[in-house]
Amino acid sequence: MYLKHAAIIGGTGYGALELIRLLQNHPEVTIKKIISHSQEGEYLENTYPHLASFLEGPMETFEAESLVNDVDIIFFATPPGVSKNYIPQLAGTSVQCIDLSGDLRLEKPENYEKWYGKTPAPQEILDEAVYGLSEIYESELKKAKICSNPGCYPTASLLGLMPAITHKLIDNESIIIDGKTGVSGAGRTMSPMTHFSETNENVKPYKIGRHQHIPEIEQYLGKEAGKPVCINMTTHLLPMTRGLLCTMYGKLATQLNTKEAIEIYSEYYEADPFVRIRPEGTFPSTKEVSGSNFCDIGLYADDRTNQLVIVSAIDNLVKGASGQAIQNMNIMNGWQTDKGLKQVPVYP
Ligand SMILES: NC(=O)C1=CN([C@@H]2O[C@H](COP(=O)(O)OP(=O)(O)OC[C@H]3O[C@@H](n4cnc5c(N)ncnc54)[C@H](OP(=O)(O)O)[C@@H]3O)[C@@H](O)[C@H]2O)C=CC1
Ligand SMILES: CC(=O)N[C@@H](CCC(=O)OP(=O)(O)O)C(=O)O
Repeated sequence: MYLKHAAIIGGTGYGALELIRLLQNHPEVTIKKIISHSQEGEYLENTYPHLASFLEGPMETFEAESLVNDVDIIFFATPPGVSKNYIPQLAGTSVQCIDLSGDLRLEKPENYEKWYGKTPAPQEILDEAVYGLSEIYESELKKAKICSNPGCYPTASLLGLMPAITHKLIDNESIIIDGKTGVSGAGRTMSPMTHFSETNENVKPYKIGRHQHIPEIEQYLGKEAGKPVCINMTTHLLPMTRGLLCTMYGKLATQLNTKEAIEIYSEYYEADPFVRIRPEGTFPSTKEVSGSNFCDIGLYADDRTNQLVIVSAIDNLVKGASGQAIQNMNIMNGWQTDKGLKQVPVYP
């Protein structure tokens, strides 16, 4: 059987590591090239001994022509500001590109400039890229050649809020997102923010009012609502390696109890194997999705405060990044959405 060939750019980063781990179980794809801008010519197992025996050959440097000749799919697991320069070099070829960074997520170039502080990607690439929130944009993704994989907070938040927006359950002007994540969300590069002694036994708010995921969430909620949506989002760093949890609040716009909310959400995600709606009275935690591609959602309609409370949990590196990237690859290639992704969460 012909296996599709994949390349991963950003070889020594956490997103790449997770792609390598997950693709070992994929029956249709083999990893042909790992590209590293800092360790070209080195074997990945020298940095990550746990990968010894899983990969052949050393890491290489990015070269568009040889990638086009040798691979079918390229995953960009690079920091913002990189893929927007590389993807245009692959234009007009048959290679599928899946970008894990924020370079192609914002439709308006001025928004990227404002929130990322960088020059935006060429307009034609922005126009061609399809947003890879797999459950919501599956039909568009089936035809996509460039996929812009969502951010981790947007994945948890949008999956949690979309049914409420679609069914007009909450007032769009009242949305508050309280987000929490572990340190692997910041990538492998060391920084004072993720330093052990400053993270351990500590909970820290960060990027209040200036998080780059705010415009991404607003863009897609606005599309669904048919008018601009403005959210309040706070993000917190927790002393854990993996996991992301958003607790979201919206003022109820209709008479609704918890049981009814759960019914609406369960029906909305009926065909989606990775979104699990919790039964009444139970709420997800990060450990219950760790290492898996699940997004678990719990709901509570508070008749005392007239608020809908939505709790959404993912593994930031899996459903929040590499797992969803593979799910998007499956959709783009006409494979079953959960192919190679049926990992049971690692618990405890
Ligand atoms: N970590 C997470 O939970 C999530 C991450 N993302 C996004 O996915 C992308 C990858 O994240 P993550 O793997 O965590 O980040 P890391 O910082 O761990 O890895 C990124 C890798 O990209 C490569 N790189 C760095 N600078 C450059 C450059 N100038 N040119 C080319 N390559 C470069 C490096 O690998 P090498 O030197 O080997 O090339 C680096 O290790 C980022 O855009 C991130 O924002 C999205 C959702 C969740
Ligand atoms: C802890 C931490 O710093 N998390 C990162 C996660 C964002 C991310 O992974 O990047 P993208 O914008 O490409 O999605 C943050 O909050 O910015």
